[in-house]
Amino acid sequence: MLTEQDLIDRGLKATIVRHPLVQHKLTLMRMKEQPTSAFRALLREISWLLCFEVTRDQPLENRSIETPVQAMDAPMLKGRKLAFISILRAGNGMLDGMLDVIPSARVGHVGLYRDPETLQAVEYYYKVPNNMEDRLIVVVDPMLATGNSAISAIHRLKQGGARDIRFVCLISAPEGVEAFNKAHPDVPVVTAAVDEKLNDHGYIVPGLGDAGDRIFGTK
Ligand SMILES: O=P(O)(O)OC[C@H]1O[C@H](OP(=O)(O)OP(=O)(O)O)[C@H](O)[C@@H]1O
Ligand SMILES: O=c1cc[nH]c(=O)[nH]1
Ligand SMILES: [Mg+2]
Repeated sequence: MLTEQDLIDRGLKATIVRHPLVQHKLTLMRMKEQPTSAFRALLREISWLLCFEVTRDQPLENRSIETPVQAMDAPMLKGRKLAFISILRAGNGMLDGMLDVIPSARVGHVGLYRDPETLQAVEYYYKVPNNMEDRLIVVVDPMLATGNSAISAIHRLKQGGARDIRFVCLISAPEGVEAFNKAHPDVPVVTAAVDEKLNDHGYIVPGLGDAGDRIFGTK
C-alpha cells in the first residue's frame, strides 16, 4: 500500500483516511473468506467514517438554542444542499452508510459497467437530483481502478451543472488516481487505501476482488 508521501513523490493527489477503524475494517473486507453479509456490513460501517472525512470542511454557523439549563449559541451545519451520487452497482454499498450519517441528503445514480475487453465505462442509467450546481456533490464507488468509471461519471455530472464535487472510494490503484487527477484536477479524492497496481485485467492488486460481486453475492 502507498503512503501519502509515496503519492507526493509520484505527483498524485488523494487523501488517504488512515483512521485505525477504517484500516482494520478494510483488512477484514479484503479477506477472501469474508461472507457477503459481513462484507456488506463492513462497507456500510467504513462509509460512515469516510463520510466524516469528506464532509470535514463543511461550514458551521452558530444558532441560538435553549438547553434544559440555559440559552446558548451552538454550532449547526449551514443549510447547504448535498447530494450523494452512487456509481452503480457497487456504489450502493457505500451509499447506505453515507445515508446513515446524512439521512436528509438527496441521491442520484449513474449506472456504469466496465467493458471487460476495453475497460471503458459503458453507461446504462442516469438520474440525479435537480439544482446540481447549488449542491455539494459526493460521488461514491468502492473501487478506483483504471479510473474510467469515475472519470466518466463526473464528466456527466459536470455536464449537468455540478461544480463542487468530491469522489470517495475504498481502494484506489495509482494508475486510477493519476488518470482521475488529470481528468478532474478540481475534484478531491478521498480513499481508504492506494494499492500497488492494476493487473492485466484491470483489477486492483492486491485489492479485494470484484466489489459489486462481493456486495451482492453475484459471480
Ligand atoms: O476504475 P475502473 O477501471 O472504471 O473500475 C472501477 C469500476 O469497476 C467496478 O464496477 P463494475 O464495472 O464491476 O460494475 P458493478 O459495480 O456493476 O459490478 C467498480 O465498482 C467501479 O465502478
Ligand atoms: O479490482 C477491481 C477493479 C474494478 N472493479 C472492482 O470491483 N475491482
Ligand atoms: Mg463489478
